[in-house]
Amino acid sequence: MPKTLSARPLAVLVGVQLPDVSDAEHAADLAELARLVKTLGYDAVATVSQRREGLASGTVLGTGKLKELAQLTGGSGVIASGAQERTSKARERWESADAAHEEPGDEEAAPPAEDAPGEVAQRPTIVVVDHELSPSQLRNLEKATGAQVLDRTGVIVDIFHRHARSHEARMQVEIARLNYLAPRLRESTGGRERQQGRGSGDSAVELDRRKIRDRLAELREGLAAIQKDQDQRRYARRDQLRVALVGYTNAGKSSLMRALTGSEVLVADQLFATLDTTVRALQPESRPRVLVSDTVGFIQKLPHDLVASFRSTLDEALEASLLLYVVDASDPTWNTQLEVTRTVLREIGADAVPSQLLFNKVDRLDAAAQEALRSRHPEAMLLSAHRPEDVGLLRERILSAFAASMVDADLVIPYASQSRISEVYEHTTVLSESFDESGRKLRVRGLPGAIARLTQSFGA
Ligand SMILES: Nc1nc2c(ncn2[C@@H]2O[C@H](COP(=O)(O)OP(=O)(O)OP(=O)(O)O)[C@@H](O)[C@H]2O)c(=O)[nH]1
Ligand SMILES: [Mg+2]
Repeated sequence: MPKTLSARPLAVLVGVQLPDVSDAEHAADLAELARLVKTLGYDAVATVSQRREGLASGTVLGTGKLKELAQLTGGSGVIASGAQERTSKARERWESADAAHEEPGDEEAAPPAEDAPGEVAQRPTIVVVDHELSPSQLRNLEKATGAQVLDRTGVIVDIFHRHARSHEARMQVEIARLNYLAPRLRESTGGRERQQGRGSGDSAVELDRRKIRDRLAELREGLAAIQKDQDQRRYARRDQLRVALVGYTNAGKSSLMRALTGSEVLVADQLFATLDTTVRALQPESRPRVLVSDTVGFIQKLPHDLVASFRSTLDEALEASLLLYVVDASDPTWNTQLEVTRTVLREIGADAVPSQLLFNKVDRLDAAAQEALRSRHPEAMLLSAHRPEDVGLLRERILSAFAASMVDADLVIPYASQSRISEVYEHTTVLSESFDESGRKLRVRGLPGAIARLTQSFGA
């Protein structure tokens, strides 16, 4: 990490507004990038934004904007190797029209560099681009700005890397990270890591790539072993009542998990605080018992590798009999966030699971805003994870959703099997009981699968 004077390194955000992206969407994307960067421990002090028709150019930004960016970071503004981007007359006109469009106030933060007397100015040392960059774009931008350049995917991968706690999550993140780094390593032979004197030439790159391949194979093997273990645990839970909290990152899933189950899962005002799935019983415990899962949050433009490596987390959602879609109703972009959640769940085939929409954080909304939500989404529940009475209502809603899918049945527990009677109580509600010579006769209510398994297990 680059050395800076303040405890928190400074970063410049870079965004390109494509023709199909509205001003509001573009602003929201950049605001989200600022939060991601903050979660990573940097302060975003300036934004350089440009309207362009595409992201294909060698430096992402046009020549003028690149100079502007380089002024902020103290770089040359040009790609030294002479691979400077050619600019057509038409594009120049488009770019200057763009500059006029953005003024005033396009750059939110102070221009950095007018040195106060007696002070050393602190320049941003990191440039964060809100799009996935090709390895050569990354290299070109580093040359022109003299700063470290990260793209959106790199930021998310780094956050995951820092927040992963369990053995499994750490392995998943390392796989995603190596997959992200490998192609960049391949194409950046002339880049940063080579210049820093770690040897040179293709043989070194080859060696690094082989090491990465070996490590990836090792990780996949380790992960497969853990997942086999988990599959068994999941199998044991197969006919229990399961609900999963799903939704955009920071929506309040873990807060609801805590409130519903009395567990101590991590709650934090950060993006991607949770990377591990936690499963706990609903409290006060119901009969049959209901298991609640907290899951990793979603985000726009979630890198595909990351989605794939968190597959097992998402499988948790697939197996639930009820999905609670948690939405931060106090976020102006909640609509887009809900759309992202729906899209990811559709992609993994979880859109067929019955669901309940939850508008969380309504304690931050005034009465009018709450009324507007209610009339627009009569099927949704409005609540605050911080209000116990709301959480109590949610618990009831969960229990009544399950009640609808339960059936009544008779079970006979032979006297020889009395010691296992607790299994029945765990998986069903016992409505009545009587005794005769064959054993204890129970009238129970539960999920069809659970009743079938109990019937078989007690040999009725
Ligand atoms: N005002 C208010 N704040 C809330 C509410 N629910 C959660 N929060 C806050 O929102 C922030 C995020 O909450 P979390 O429960 O960690 O969110 P999450 O969905 O688990 O987020 P990730 O794990 O990062 O995906 C925390 O600062 C919470 O205290 C609520 O109902 N009202
Ligand atoms: Mg969480």
